Amino acid sequence: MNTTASGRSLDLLSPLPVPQRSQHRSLWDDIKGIPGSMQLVNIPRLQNTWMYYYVVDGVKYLAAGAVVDAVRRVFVWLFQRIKLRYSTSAEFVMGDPAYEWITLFLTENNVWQQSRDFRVSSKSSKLVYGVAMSTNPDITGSADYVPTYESPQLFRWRGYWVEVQRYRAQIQGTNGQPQQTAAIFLTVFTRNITVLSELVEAAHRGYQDKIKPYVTIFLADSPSFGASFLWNVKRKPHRPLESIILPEGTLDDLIDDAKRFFASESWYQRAGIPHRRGYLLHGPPGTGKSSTIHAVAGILNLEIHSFSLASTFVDDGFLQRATTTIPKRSIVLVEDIDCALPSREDDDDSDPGTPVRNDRIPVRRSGVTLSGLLNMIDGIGSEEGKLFFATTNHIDRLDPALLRPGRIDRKIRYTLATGTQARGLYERLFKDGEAEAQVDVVDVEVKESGDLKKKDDNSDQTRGSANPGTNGEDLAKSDSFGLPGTRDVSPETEPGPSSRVSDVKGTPPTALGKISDSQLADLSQQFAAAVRDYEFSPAELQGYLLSNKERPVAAARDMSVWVAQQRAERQEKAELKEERKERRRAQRARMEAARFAQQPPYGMYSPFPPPPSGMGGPPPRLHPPPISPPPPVNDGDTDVVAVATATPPEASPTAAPVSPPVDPPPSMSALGLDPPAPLPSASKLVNGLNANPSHDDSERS
Ligand SMILES: Nc1ncnc2c1ncn2[C@@H]1O[C@H](COP(=O)(O)OP(=O)(O)OP(=O)(O)O)[C@@H](O)[C@H]1O
Repeated sequence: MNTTASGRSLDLLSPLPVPQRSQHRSLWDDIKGIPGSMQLVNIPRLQNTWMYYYVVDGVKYLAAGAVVDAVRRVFVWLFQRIKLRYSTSAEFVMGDPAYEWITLFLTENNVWQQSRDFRVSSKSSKLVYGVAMSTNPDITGSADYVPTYESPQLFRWRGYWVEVQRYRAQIQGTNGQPQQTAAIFLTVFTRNITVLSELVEAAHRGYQDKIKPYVTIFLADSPSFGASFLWNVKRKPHRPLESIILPEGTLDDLIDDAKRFFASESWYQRAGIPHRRGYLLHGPPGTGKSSTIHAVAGILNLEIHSFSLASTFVDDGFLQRATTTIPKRSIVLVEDIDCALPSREDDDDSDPGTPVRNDRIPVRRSGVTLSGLLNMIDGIGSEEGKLFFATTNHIDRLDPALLRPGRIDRKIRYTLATGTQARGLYERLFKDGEAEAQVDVVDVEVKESGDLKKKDDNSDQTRGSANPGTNGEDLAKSDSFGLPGTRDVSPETEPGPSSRVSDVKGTPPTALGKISDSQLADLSQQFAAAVRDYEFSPAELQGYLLSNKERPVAAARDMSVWVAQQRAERQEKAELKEERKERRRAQRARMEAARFAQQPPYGMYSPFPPPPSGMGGPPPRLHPPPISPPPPVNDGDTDVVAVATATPPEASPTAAPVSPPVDPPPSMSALGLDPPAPLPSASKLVNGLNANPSHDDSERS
């Protein structure tokens, strides 16, 4: 028997009735009042308290949890060991070509059917491996449904279990912006490690079969991060070779050359020469350079990895990282390679005699340097059977170092269209086409239509006059399809800067049906005769033909009108350009004069140090004091070169008077001074000093 502090006795041995909640407080009060009461409390005495049950249950749960957790850990540990031992796994990082193979492989193997999570994007030229969610094309026609595999999926492949899971991550790009990236993890449950490589090879083969009708283009058009590289993948249908109209043999030569290159890999190895080949396609815009590269890629089944050096984030490091990720047997394409070099655009308008201004720093349009570009071409990443293609509109801007053999092995020149090319373009577009059933009204405005002479509806005469010096073929079959009275070209009826060239009067519907080969030949000849050689780019001719794609007869017939219109527009542009050049020249002259006036007077740039104080001051100023240069000419021409000088103050009664225009500096004799003796050249000075022993070192310094 024990006694509590309150004097109540505690019978620790006799069982207590199970206490009610209200009783609990008094019991606890009893216990806590005794110093060291926890030791005094007999555990059996608490057996019947409700706290006892809680404590016991808690301990039981704790123990059970610990056991379960231990078992789980053991299981995971075992599973990891087994997995490591009996499985092989691989990671495919987004942006790498292998990621595309595996994504397509998963789609083709219907792995997505087990997963229910998709990423939906509107259909575009971007390469995605969406799945057909419905057989109704109206439902899936406008969007791509790409399975995301966010949760692990198991599937069987050739009798092996394979687990797939995709992880997403956000990383910091080189430009500081967060970027989304992802990786797919594949685990094949087998000890045979060759199964994984077989799976990857099967994925690659499947990918190649699938994309055969397409050319895959990897574009480096977004900032990269770390050692990895993000390519934006697109695809384009193959460009048929015959759709590119170039001088005979150009394309065949190029393709033969590339094929021979791929066939001679061992020769390159034996000779110790890096296995790569460089081509430069140069010429005016719209002459077929990019189209050629796409056609070559399609024929040789190659992927294109393309850079645009004009992007601000592209620098030397970016190029290096990118080239190392390009797989073997691909095309490395650098479009507009002259962007990497300083632009001489500012000097384009200069007269040949215009002195080059020292302050005109060349404008670099890209973060890539010439040496960075050369390193990229020569680097390891560019070897291993890669075709290096570069295009430019300005071959004259390229450094000879870039063009040397080994970097650029072949240069192919593209020109504006010849008559033969114009015919080829016409025939390509209208072959097997239908001639229009009715000739439409020609309604074309020609400005400054001096090119055109008044003609009746004899269109071959019109052509002859509109295009003096054209291919010169007599095309008496202008209306070879029996279209009477379709032309009434009368530019002189409305003289002036803008005249309506022609109106068609009475256009009887004539059903012509399919164009025969001979008709096509006649029409194409008529079309080509309207243009001079090297006057328009194929892209321009194609643009005209496309706007008439349902009217082949009218397209051939009205070509001379279009040509006249283009010439008038060009003339107008040339005149505007000439005016602008004149303004620039005048402004430049004014700036030079202002600069000259600001220069220190003659004699200030003496090779000798100024004399010590007290031994005479600087020579007297012979020029008027420097004045503010004239403000830039604000003639609304945005191209005007900015003048980096202070703007003269507004004319106001309080403002300082504006300096008068600067005259050339007066000659010395005009000022009544003896002209100074010419300064000795530096070499003469040095020789003189050496020859004169009386000069000691301190003098020389
Ligand atoms: N020789 C050609 N034969 C057929 N089509 C051509 C030819 N040249 C240009 N085209 C057409 O003109 C368009 C532009 O061609 P492309 O992009 O290949 O020209 P480019 O020389 O690469 O121009 P840029 O220098 O501006 O990049 C394309 O649609 C192409 O079909």
